[in-house]
Amino acid sequence: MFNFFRRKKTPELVVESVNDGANEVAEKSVTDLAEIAFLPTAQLDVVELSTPPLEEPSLLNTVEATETPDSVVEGEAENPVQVSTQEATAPTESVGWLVRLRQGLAKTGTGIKHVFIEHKVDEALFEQLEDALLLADVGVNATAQVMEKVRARVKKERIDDAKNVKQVVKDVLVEILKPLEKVLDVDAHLPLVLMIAGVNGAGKTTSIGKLTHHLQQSGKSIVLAAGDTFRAAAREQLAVWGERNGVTVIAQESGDPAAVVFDAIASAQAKKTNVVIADTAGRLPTQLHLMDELKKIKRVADKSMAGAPHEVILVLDGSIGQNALMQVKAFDEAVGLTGLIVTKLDGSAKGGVLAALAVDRQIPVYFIGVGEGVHDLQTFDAVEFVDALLD
Ligand SMILES: Nc1nc2c(ncn2[C@@H]2O[C@H](COP(=O)(O)OP(=O)(O)OP(=O)(O)O)[C@@H](O)[C@H]2O)c(=O)[nH]1
Repeated sequence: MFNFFRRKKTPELVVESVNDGANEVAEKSVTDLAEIAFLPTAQLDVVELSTPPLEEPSLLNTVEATETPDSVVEGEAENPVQVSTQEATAPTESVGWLVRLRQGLAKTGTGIKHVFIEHKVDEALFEQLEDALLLADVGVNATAQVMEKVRARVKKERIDDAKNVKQVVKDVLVEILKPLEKVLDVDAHLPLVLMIAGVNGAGKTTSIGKLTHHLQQSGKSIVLAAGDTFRAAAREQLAVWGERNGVTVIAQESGDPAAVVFDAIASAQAKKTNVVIADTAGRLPTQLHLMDELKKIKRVADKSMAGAPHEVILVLDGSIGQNALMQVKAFDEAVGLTGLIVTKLDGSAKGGVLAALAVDRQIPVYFIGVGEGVHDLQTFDAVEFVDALLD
């Protein structure tokens, strides 16, 4: 982070500090800011923003986290935040997301597609189809549902060509997946507060970066809350995405993610920012104290703005197969999920798990991740998905 300070020409700096619940905005000089930044135990940090971020004079916002109403469950960071862009991986540009999705899902769909090659319509075909669906991680319940519907339609329509059965399978999968389609209503609140959760490495931070870009494309202003206060690298990673997109990232060095989120919401309210996206540390549903922490972040967000967070989104690694069901259930029961982002579908042999999710627990899939680049986030479209899977 300090590298940010040094690199930028900041003729005017605004330092915001929120202390003991009271918001204060004070103007400070570059020297003042440097002093704050280099304090060995400086409490809060930074971050950076403004569009465009680099060349133009920018407002550098430092937000000091507020004491939150409840004590923090986990984690006291020992070192000051050092948000640096140097070690973080630069996101790559994306080309042809549909191609990536097709390539990724080809691994999932190959087995299913093979069922329809030179095969007459008989019990053997249905058995092979059932096996292929299970291997593609469609899951037992969803597979049973697909098979029942396919059998019924094939019988009713007297289909005797395997190629036409494939179309029936596609139709049935679309029917099952369709309820997962939902558009994120960004204008529902000002600001709209999104809390992002998930297990370690699911793709939360990367998805936040992509989502920020996506929302900016439709003219929305965004503030990011670096609620992963456990891993310094996570803050740095978020700062890279913030810098790349030219948006504010509010971070804190200590272990109070709820305070960071609280302040990010307060800042967004003051500035009429459209969207707050709160990153959170990765956690396993079995780590109950960390799940409690997530609940606390949610409670504190509501104290900052009644009704927030308006969306609680689980980022789900699409390559983990049936484990996804367990994750969705556990996070949903703990914090009440309103949506999913399913990542890594560009390289997964287990994309069928979306059908399993649709049957098990119909939580909308707002977006799918099809790569590591900034453009590799797409709204979920059932027809597109099934085409990519089976064509
Ligand atoms: N291929 C591919 N890789 C992805 C996608 N989304 C994220 N990744 C990669 O997955 C890895 C983990 O992503 P992160 O965003 O750091 O995951 P995280 O959930 O924030 O991780 P923690 O902070 O450790 O909990 C990184 O290497 C990302 O580039 C995707 O849609 N496709």
